[in-house]
This record gives sequence, C-alpha cells and structure tokens, in this order.
Amino acid sequence: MVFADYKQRVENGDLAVAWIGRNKLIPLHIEAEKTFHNQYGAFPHSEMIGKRYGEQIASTAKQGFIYLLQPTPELWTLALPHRTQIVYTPDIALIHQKLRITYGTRVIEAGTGSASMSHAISRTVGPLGRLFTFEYHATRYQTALQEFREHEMLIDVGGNTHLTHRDVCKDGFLDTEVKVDAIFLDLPAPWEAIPHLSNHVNHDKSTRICCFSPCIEQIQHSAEALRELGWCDIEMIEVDYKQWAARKSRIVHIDEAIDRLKEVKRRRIEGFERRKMRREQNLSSDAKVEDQDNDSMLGENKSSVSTETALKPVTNKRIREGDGNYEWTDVARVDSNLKSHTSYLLFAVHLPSQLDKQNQETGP
Ligand SMILES: C[S@@+](CC[C@H](N)C(=O)[O-])C[C@H]1O[C@@H](n2cnc3c(N)ncnc32)[C@H](O)[C@@H]1O
Repeated sequence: MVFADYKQRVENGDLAVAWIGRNKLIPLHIEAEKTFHNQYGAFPHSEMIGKRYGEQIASTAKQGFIYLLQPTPELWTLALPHRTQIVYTPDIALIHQKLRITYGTRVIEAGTGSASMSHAISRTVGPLGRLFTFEYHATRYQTALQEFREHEMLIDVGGNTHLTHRDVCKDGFLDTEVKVDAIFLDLPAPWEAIPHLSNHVNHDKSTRICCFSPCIEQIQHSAEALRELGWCDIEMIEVDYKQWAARKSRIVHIDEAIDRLKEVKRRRIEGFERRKMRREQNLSSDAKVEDQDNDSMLGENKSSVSTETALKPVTNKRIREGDGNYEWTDVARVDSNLKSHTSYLLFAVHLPSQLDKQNQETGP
C-alpha cells in the first residue's frame, strides 16, 4: 500500500497531499509536465520534484506557497474526493480501538463509500490482515476499485483488500464461510445486513462489530437485531469533539475586589444623581418651550432630547492576558459551541460460547 511507505523526497509519479490552507488539502498526482494553479499563482510539478516532503513550495510569482505532504490515511480522510459522507479520524480511532483492529486483523466493511475508513483499516491490518469491503452503488464501486488499485491496496496488486460489488442487505457478504475478527457497518439499514453475518463470526474467539448510524432510531433497530442474534456487550458511544484552549486567568485579591465593588457603587450613585439632575433640567426647559410656544402660537415642537450619555465602563483599563504587571493562573477553557455530531457508534461482541449454545439449541 502506497500510504504505508515513507520517503524523503518528492518523485515523479508520486501521489502527494497538497496543503493549500488550514482547511484545504487536496490530492496531487505529481507529473513532471503538469502545473498546479491556485489563487496564489502557478506551481509547476517539475519544481516540486526533488523537494523534501513537508518543505514549503512557493508559486513562480512568489505570491503564495503550498506544502506537499506524504499521504497517510489520516491526511487522505481530509483530502479525498467525497462521493458520500465519510468517517473522520476521531471516530476511526475509537472504532479501531473498540474493534481491536490491529496488525493481522481480518475485517468486513460495508459500504465502502468514499473509502475513508477503508484506507485506515487497510493500513492498520497490514500485509497479514484482510479487508473485505462491499459497495452496491456501481459508480462508487468502480471509482473505489480504481483508487484501491492505484494505492496498491487490492489483493491482485499485492495489497490486503477485497472489494466486492454487492448489496449486503439482500445478498449477504461472502459466498465462502470466511471468518473475520471485526465488522464495520456504515449503511442506512445495518439491521438488514446483520443476520447475514452468521457465517463470518469466529467459532473459537470473539468477533466484534460496530454500526455507524446518524440517527438514534437506526441504532435502536440495529441493537435489537444484534440482541436477537445473541451478540452481547451492546453499547452506544458518541464521539464529541471539544476544543480546549490553554488560557491565563487574572488573580484578583480580596482588597482589589472590594475596591472595585466600592467603585461600582460610587459610580451608580453618581449616575442616579446625574440622571435626576438632567431630568429636572429637561423638565424646566420643556416648561419654558411650552411657554414660548403658547406665546407665539406657532406650535413647533422643541422638546429637548435627553442628552444623557452612557456611564463609562467600570473597568479601569484593558489588561492584556498574561501582562507581567499582574498575577495570573493557568486555566483550560472549552469551546462548548463546537458542533460535532456525525454519527452514533453501536458496538457489540459475539462470543464463541454463544455460537456453540445456538448450535446446541438448533441441533446438528
Ligand atoms: C456513508 S457511505 C460509507 C462511507 C465510508 N464509511 C467512508 O468512510 O468513506 C455508505 C455507503 O454504503 C453504500 N451502501 C448502502 N447500502 C448498501 C448495501 N445494502 N450494500 C452495499 N453497500 C451499501 C452506499 O452506496 C454508500 O456508498
């Protein structure tokens, strides 16, 4: 698999991930005769060849720069062409951990979609593991097939991945009774696929499953299907991202706090008095205007607008965070407004003993 190899320098024919900006990464096939263009100018591939991965590459007009990075499944997830919704690295990491996907693990995945998850699994399980992935959408299947071939993931090019064009809910997974250690279902109706898994769970060790669904109703359906078929340790987890920031908070001593409160009180009283005075002034000037109006009989309304201005803020001055003239303590702040929900993760385990029990109940 190309994503598992590391090298120092960019070569003609490489697949690189171009870092264009903080939220913009794109795949770039390096071909000596091509030029990449963006708003900062032209970046001839010939000038990229021989550069170190990670090095800054300036446009010919020196108006901007990009970085070329070696693709990893994590970078691929950020750069890949989206054909569907995808699974992102925080969820992928938890799924790997809970399904115990590691070097040599055999995994079933459906559907393949944009293959964000497939790349991660294929890299993790390595040459001794296997990924059996299924996609029923013809165009997505063809695109994934070509991509997996180019990325040297397919079995027939020395990789570890079998991609099958099939509706797993209708036709099941594999025709042979291949056993796997882990199953990942990212489908609209996983509960329809779950009954087809009985041929692929291990007899001698546990098999773990994860269903990735955006709606809680889907999770309920899948959990029922798993329970009915003897899966246990059923639990649901939602990965919630929170952004933590290391900040400084000023230490305010009791004397300073009391002075501040006194200042607030003093200003409030001053404010009341000033407002009262102005109201009285306004009333008397209104009365004068009324008298004049009455005198001239012209009736032009000259009632004065309140000239009261807002009180100055109580804080004496802006203090820069970390200003050396004050005492500070280190704190962690969390951004609670970050929207993060992608899907719920439903996990379960199939124990070998349960399978034996089922066999005993149903007879030979
Ligand atoms: C959300 S996408 C999967 C995204 C993928 N996990 C990723 O990280 O890129 C779901 C995919 O499942 C496929 N699919 C839906 N039902 C299916 C079925 N019964 N059999 C096979 N594939 C199916 C869809 O065509 C779609 O491509």
